Amino acid sequence: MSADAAPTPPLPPPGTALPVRVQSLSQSDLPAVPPEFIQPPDARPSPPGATAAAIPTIDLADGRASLLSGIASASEGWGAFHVINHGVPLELLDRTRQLGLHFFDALPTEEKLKYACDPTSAATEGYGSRMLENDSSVLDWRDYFDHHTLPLCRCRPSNWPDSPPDYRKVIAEYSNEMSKLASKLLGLISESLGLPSSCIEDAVGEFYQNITISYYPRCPQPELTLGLQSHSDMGSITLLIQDDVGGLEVLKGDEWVMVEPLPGAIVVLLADQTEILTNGMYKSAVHRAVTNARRSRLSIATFHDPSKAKTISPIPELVSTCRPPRYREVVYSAYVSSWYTKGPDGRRNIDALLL
Ligand SMILES: O=C(O)CCC(=O)C(=O)O
Ligand SMILES: [Fe+2]
Repeated sequence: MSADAAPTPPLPPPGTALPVRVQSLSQSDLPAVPPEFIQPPDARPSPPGATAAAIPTIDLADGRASLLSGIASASEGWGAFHVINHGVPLELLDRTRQLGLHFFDALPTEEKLKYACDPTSAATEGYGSRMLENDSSVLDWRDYFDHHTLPLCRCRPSNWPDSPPDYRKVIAEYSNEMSKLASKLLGLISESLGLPSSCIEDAVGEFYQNITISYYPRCPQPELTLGLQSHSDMGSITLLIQDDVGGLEVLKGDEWVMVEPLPGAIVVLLADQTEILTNGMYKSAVHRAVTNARRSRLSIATFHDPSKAKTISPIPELVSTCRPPRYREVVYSAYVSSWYTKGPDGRRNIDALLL
């Protein structure tokens, strides 16, 4: 049994903001999930084994021509791919996962709640469970710890756990490696469109980077719930690692495809601002996380977003008379606030900008 076996707090009525966490519910061995977590029938996970499809794998050690054509076809067809030979030390990936697991599995609830994020405002740093301000949405079967890491002026390691003693140092190192890889990938993505390599990164500007460790406790009724509801990420590019449990799914056409864990690989998810910048040539990946009854699951998503003041619109080189602009220009802060107040609501947020 883990150290985190405190008595289960009751679930608060919708609309109140008590620091309940899904892990405490899971540990109370409920026979059924509380109604707040039950998805409507059309949003529930599909029965396992429905498809043999898999997201593409991009090998950064490949020759330039095949690398660029692989990135182009993965970004057009999926908006998601595994990347291997990425240059990030595998020990760093493992250590970061271990630290996440230590926080969720080894620290007592009272210790974790010292880092609770502010439940009354969206996207604050720390330990939380509820993603949206919109209390009427079905709850995700997930707890998380969000770190604000870049730019350095918003990075406050004193808000992060201080145990194990290397926690803050490892997160800082991980942030640095992810930011380097995100730049490299945005460069390759630009080149794969025939653009100068700095083109997308220049349009995104300085990265606003968040690292979110998600913990999906064992769930008594995985067929009725989602660990994380269907959504696409808001920023430019997300780099995600997971453990060996599996649960991330990407939407391909109208089919959910499981992203089977690939040891040492990093999952790349193109996000909404990249779809806008590429004028829809490359897709932002719609994805979700499913849960299971046997094992808890951990994933670490590193988001790279524009600054709130940045205006995003299709890159002029990708607009022509035969390819008119598909999206309205948007100030990133407006995009973010509409996401947090409305939520994905079963459709892509980006569709609101379609011309
Ligand atoms: O846990 C996962 O695999 C997905 C996480 C995710 O999509 C997110 O945090 O935005
Ligand atoms: Fe996501």
